[in-house]
Amino acid sequence: MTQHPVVFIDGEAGTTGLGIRERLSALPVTLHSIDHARRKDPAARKEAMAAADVVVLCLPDAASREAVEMADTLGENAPRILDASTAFRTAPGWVYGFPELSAAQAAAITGAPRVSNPGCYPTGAIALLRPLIDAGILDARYPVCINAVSGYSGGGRTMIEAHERDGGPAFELYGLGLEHKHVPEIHLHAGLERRPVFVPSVGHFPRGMIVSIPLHLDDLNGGVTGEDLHTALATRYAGQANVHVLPHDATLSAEALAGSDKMELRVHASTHNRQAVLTARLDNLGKGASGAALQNIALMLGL
Ligand SMILES: NC(=O)C1=CN([C@@H]2O[C@H](COP(=O)(O)OP(=O)(O)OC[C@H]3O[C@@H](n4cnc5c(N)ncnc54)[C@H](OP(=O)(O)O)[C@@H]3O)[C@@H](O)[C@H]2O)C=CC1
Ligand SMILES: CC(=O)N[C@@H](CCC(=O)OP(=O)(O)O)C(=O)O
Repeated sequence: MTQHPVVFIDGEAGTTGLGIRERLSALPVTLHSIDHARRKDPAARKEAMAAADVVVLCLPDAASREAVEMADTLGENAPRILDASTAFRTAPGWVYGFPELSAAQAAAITGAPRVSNPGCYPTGAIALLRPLIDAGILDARYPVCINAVSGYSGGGRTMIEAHERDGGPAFELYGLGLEHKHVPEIHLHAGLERRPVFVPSVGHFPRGMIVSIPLHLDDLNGGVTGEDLHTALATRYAGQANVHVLPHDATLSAEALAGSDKMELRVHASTHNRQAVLTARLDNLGKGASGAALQNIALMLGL
């Protein structure tokens, strides 16, 4: 009988963990689970790590850091790790798990012992910005502002319960201290030299996300048009199964991709006013979390 590679999800009962667990049935892997009552028991988790080829961490940041320390104590038997938290997304020695980031990224993920799964907002922002910076259209010093709205599942179990039990606010800006945990990740992996301004918000709908970035075309390099922006994105993502560059739309609903692992990118431009808005639409739990994790697990295991 063929032995399938073994995957252990630490935090399997959480929002992201459950999403990965559901999707794993699409891959030829064996899921190693621990009894729910022992899910926070260090001995049970260490034993499960030792038995796994890939451990997926779906934990809060501090618990992720502890889990990596625990895996390190296994020495030569330490499993490969995919971390879904924010803890290692800009850390040296970790490969950023966004396979569409550049031509070399999927191969880097395939060979990496430690991979960080991207954040939901950074997935949209980096997908829009990085190809334009790489192509020399957008200067890395451009003063980038990023607006975004997420479904409430982005806040994990606590926010889901607050919205489903108490009704939650219809729409709320947050992160107004301008210290959101995703900013360093966007700053680094988009290739920006200036720290971007990031204004996230959450709406009273379960899942879905739009990230939007306004641009003044006259401040870009060399008389750029909306069509040039579209072409640069379409060229970068040609042939990608999960990232699609589509024509502009007059309106965009944040929930349209709920339940999908795809992401849609658009350029909305006014030639007359020399302005553009770049948009990325995704499911925060799909391409923004568990869908991306599935892509990374498949790459890490060569499936
Ligand atoms: N929700 C989202 O849209 C996204 C989330 N992420 C990231 O994924 C990670 C998990 O988030 P999410 O799934 O939303 O959070 P949840 O709160 O839904 O789930 C976290 C899980 O981790 C468990 N847990 C907490 N501490 C420990 C510990 N010390 N040992 C073992 N298990 C523990 C929790 O158990 P219990 O509930 O019993 O305490 C829970 O099952 C976070 O780092 C988050 O930033 C990434 C992308 C998007
Ligand atoms: C609506 C909401 O609260 N969203 C979360 C982001 C989702 C998340 O936890 O992000 P990563 O794990 O991808 O970093 C937040 O802003 O903190």
